[in-house]
Amino acid sequence: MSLNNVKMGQTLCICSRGSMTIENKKYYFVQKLDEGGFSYVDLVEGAKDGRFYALKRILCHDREGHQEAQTEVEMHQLFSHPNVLSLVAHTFADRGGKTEAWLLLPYIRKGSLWSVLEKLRDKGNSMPEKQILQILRGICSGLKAIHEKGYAHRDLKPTNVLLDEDDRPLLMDLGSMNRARIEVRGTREAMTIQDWAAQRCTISYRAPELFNVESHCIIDERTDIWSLGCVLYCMMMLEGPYDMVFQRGDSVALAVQNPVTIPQSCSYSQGLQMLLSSIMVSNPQERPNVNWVLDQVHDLQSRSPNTQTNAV
Ligand SMILES: Nc1ncnc2c1ncn2[C@@H]1O[C@H](COP(=O)(O)OP(=O)(O)OP(=O)(O)O)[C@@H](O)[C@H]1O
Repeated sequence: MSLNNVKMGQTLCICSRGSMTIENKKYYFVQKLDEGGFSYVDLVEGAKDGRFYALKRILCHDREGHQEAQTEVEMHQLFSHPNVLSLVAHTFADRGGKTEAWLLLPYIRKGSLWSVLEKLRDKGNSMPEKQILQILRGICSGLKAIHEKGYAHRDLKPTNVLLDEDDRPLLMDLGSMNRARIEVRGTREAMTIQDWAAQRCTISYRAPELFNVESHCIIDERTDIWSLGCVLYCMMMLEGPYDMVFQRGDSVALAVQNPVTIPQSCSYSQGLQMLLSSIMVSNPQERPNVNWVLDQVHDLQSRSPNTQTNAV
């Protein structure tokens, strides 16, 4: 078995087929978990503690890719919050001349919110309102922590929310995060942001203001509130509001300019439907912030006291 020793700053990373060392601790490869747009995710086991972890390996093609992965690491390190996925350890490994950023994360067995919704859809079931409110509240708490530090997630979607066994949501994939307030001064800057959003913010969850960025404007954390609305819609209807628009090849940029349509058949309470409509407001200036949404969720939960649970 060939050993590949790489010294990266303070971290000695020893990689062999089937095992790896990150920050002086050894882990065994168990199986592949998933493949993201920018990364591979494997299930690994700690040699000493016997715990399972998810190892996210991000291929860094160039200096810029390396910097982006470094930023993702730093974003994780900024937060210690029950609704933001923590980073256990990390290293930059040399894999045959190419650098990979390795992010060791707690393994969340139940998987993403999307996988839970897919299962419900396949069985012809829906998500109870009580559960929707609980998950929504947790997502809002995570977003609040991010926004209060002056950042925005920018790629909130059901595949980027993990759910633990108690339905506690954990926001993950912090690779698109950046400063919440972006002042756009001129056409060139507007185009740069628009191009960046096209690459980093998933189209069917992307806020209207990121499709056609105005030459002089302020983009802020309320792009996440739009995506939050799309996530809420997805929990209610088991598909994102613009998933079909995108799949049909129609313009999502155009569709997001119109008020979201809630199907007549929707059986959730008027309160929840009104909350959805007041979150998904095309004009960012008229869109609420996360504190307002949290208040509304608390309100809806307190109207039916059984909806309160401890896991947020
Ligand atoms: N900690 C974890 N526990 C369990 N599964 C995980 C974990 N982290 C990631 N995954 C799985 O791996 C998938 C990809 O992870 P992630 O979104 O971080 O990668 P990505 O390359 O940034 O993806 P994309 O940009 O396509 O959203 C997730 O959708 C999830 O299914």
